[in-house]
Amino acid sequence: MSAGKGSEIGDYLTTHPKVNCVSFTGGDTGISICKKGGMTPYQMELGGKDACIVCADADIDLAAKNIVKGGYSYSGQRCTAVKVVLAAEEIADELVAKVKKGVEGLSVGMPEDDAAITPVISESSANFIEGLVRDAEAKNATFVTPYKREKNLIWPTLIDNVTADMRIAWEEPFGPVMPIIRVKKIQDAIDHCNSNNLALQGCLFTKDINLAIRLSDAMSSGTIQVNAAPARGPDHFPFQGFRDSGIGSQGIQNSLEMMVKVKTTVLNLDQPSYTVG
Ligand SMILES: NC(=O)C1=CN([C@@H]2O[C@H](COP(=O)(O)OP(=O)(O)OC[C@H]3O[C@@H](n4cnc5c(N)ncnc54)[C@H](OP(=O)(O)O)[C@@H]3O)[C@@H](O)[C@H]2O)C=CC1
Ligand SMILES: O=C(O)[C@H](O)COP(=O)(O)O
Repeated sequence: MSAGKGSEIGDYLTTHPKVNCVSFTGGDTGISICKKGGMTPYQMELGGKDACIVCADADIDLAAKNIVKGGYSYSGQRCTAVKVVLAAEEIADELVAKVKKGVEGLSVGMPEDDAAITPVISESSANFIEGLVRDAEAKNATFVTPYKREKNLIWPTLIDNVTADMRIAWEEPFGPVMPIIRVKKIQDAIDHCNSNNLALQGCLFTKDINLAIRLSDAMSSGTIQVNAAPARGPDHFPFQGFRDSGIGSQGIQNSLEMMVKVKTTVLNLDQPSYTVG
């Protein structure tokens, strides 16, 4: 065990010739670790812009409940948090109204007061989140709940009519701020999801099982939940991100396999042990 700040001892450890494998959980730091390293095997569990697609036939109450819980629990600071909602135009008004009601019911305060929304991890994180919010504001997004901040405490913010030119459509806030993009066609939602370099998890809401399977196949992300928010799941589930969201797969079996080097010895006897030919 070596203790110390990752930014100070990390490079030494991850490039050390005696280190046989590197398993890392975090954000873009993981990408720079891979770039600095050599032939060491990597398991990378990195950032996510986990998309939630809500189809026109979805159970809107269920979708809204999962967006609120999936997006705002731990103040949005989960790699698997819902980080962008792609809502079919036909149901968007109803969905936004229901999510708004849920968001307005979240208590805001300190962890010791058991508040649902608590300060984000650092001032720099709060500043980054504010940058995404101000960019959306400048580009005329609709603030369904107002943005409010006191030091690192950010009130749960719901932003509608987000468009592809806004940073928050693509970047991971890692805070209690949810963008909603309205889509004319479900294919637009798939295209948005698959155009992001982050592809950890995603979810979709529909009552049509055939559509669910088609869409989950089409969404290029490590895990897709149907009719529930994204989640890592129990430890025996495989857990992996595509593109910049990761390398390899975690989970009990997958992690063990990744950390074991396969070595083969072939015994060549002086006489064949069975008749050949
Ligand atoms: N896919 C997954 O399983 C998960 C991914 N995440 C993602 O993590 C991100 C949020 O976490 P955040 O802490 O900001 O991520 P960072 O990538 O900024 O930091 C993660 C860790 O890396 C350490 N670190 C910094 N430099 C190095 C280095 N050169 N070598 C090795 N380690 C280093 C840091 O240590 P120190 O601070 O001490 O310098 C920190 O503990 C989000 O993108 C989130 O989605 C979060 C949870 C799970
Ligand atoms: O802990 C983790 O690796 C991730 O944050 C995912 O966990 P969760 O989906 O159970 O929050």
